[in-house]
Amino acid sequence: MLDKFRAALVGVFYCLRTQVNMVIHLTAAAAVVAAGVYFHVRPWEWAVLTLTITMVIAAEAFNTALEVAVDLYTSKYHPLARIAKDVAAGAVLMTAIGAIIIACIIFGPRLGLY
Ligand SMILES: Nc1ncnc2c1ncn2[C@@H]1O[C@H](COP(=O)(O)OP(=O)(O)OP(=O)(O)O)[C@@H](O)[C@H]1O
Repeated sequence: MLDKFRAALVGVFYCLRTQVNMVIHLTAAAAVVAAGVYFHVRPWEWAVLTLTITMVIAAEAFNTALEVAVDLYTSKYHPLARIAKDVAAGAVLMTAIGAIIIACIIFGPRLGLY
């Protein structure tokens, strides 16, 4: 059990070491948490923000896993490898767009945006 937990942590640190995007997502998440504290967001808003942050980070981790698996399969150009990686990257993009929309909904009025 402890071994599985350790292996999962190794995976997390692999993402942090190798993926610039993961560092960007975590920096954005830290900024959102700081804004949440500053604006005293409500408990249900914390729940939405937590889910959103987790979703983006998990999508980036799955994207990394897929990239590694594709690279294991082939280092040569292959149209299906391109599609697999592009779709995984697209999934991260969709979660990031969703996160921006949620940030606008929660922080927009507090920033006087609408
Ligand atoms: N074996 C391959 N065959 C065809 N196209 C590929 C292959 N490997 C990568 N690509 C193309 O290059 C792009 C970048 O792939 P790469 O493995 O460098 O990911 P990355 O730049 O680390 O992506 P991310 O920023 O999402 O981590 C892919 O989205 C894909 O379009």
